[in-house]
Amino acid sequence: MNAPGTFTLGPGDGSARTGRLTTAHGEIETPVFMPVGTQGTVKSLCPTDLQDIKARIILGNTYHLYLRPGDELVAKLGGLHRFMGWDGPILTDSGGFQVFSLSGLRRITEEGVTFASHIDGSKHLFSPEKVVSIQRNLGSDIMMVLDECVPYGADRAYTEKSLGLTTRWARRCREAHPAGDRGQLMFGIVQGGFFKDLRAQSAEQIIEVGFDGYALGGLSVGESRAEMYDILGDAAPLLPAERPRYLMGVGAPRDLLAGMAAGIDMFDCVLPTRNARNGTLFTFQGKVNIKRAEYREDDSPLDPTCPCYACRTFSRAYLRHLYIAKELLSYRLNTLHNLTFFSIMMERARQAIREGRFAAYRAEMEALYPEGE
Ligand SMILES: Nc1nc2cc3nc(NCCc4ccc(CCO)cc4)[nH]c3cc2c(=O)[nH]1
Ligand SMILES: [Zn+2]
Repeated sequence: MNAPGTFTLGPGDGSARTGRLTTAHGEIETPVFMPVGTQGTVKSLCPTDLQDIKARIILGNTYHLYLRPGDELVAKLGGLHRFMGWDGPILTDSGGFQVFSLSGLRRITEEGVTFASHIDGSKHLFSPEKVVSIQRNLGSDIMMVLDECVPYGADRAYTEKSLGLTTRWARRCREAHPAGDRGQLMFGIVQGGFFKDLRAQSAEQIIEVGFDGYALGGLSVGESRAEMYDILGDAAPLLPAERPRYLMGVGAPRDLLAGMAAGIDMFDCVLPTRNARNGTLFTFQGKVNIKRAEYREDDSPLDPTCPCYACRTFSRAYLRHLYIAKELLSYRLNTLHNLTFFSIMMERARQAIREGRFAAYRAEMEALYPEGE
């Protein structure tokens, strides 16, 4: 097997491309969607379920696992793969975004970001060195650097100042983890808000530090689709073509398609798993809100074209019953289905790119999922 970090490009179609990324826990076909497993579990699923639905790589969160159960404990028990029983690739986000979206009392200094735990209010400091140490303890296959996800609407002065700090933090993360040490990869994160020249400046600085892959941060933070696509189209091509490109926190089906068209290789979003738990299901005939009364006596499968256990075994009436009755099985069946949908959508996208028909595939999927998530 190739060394971790090896990224081999396959056939492309316009700016869309296919590839294969080698990690210490296996190879990943790209473009890929990463299910979110924030606290060391993709909510309601067992690792065997993830294997069954052909999930290849999952996402964990430094912020959450540091606060609970603690990265030192996870390290003592053999690392996150052994702790959660998942032997496939794991990418961990660095905590920057979670600190800003979850914790109270945040202060940013050159040293790092101090915050109060959303669990018990205790005070903590995330420095670049600290978040690297946590991710090394967890044993992540892909570690993300500590960055500041600039809030939507930040002005140019703030955005420019912040990207400078993000670059200095990226450099300190790089220095804290020798390239490829213990097979653990590290991705840099480009910021710059919604200013194209600042995006270019951030990209140039992060690339100069040098990483195994590059992420676009600071998007999917409340902006309109048009704003995200405008920055995406401009910034994605600035990232090295020979390394994986990761669009953080994205997204809905039409956003994944737009990201692939712009040359993005990796995606993560809580949408399929969170929507599963509120009964919003993605099918190849469009979206289904399973709680609707119209499904009360519907004996047909959720999606007759879907190979997942929920669609093979149960009716929409039963899935609706479970949801209305707030039965725990509702979470598991709906999550199995939504992640199967995202997995199949990405597999078909890879095939369409290989066969030079990505534009047609994108149009077909967009017709199913018009504007809005
Ligand atoms: N380190 C780092 N991590 C990030 C994670 C992100 N995640 C997002 N967006 C997720 C937004 C999001 C939140 C919830 C839902 C479900 C709605 O039902 C969908 C999208 N943007 C993000 C930006 C960054 C970033 O700059 N840096
Ligand atoms: Zn299904």
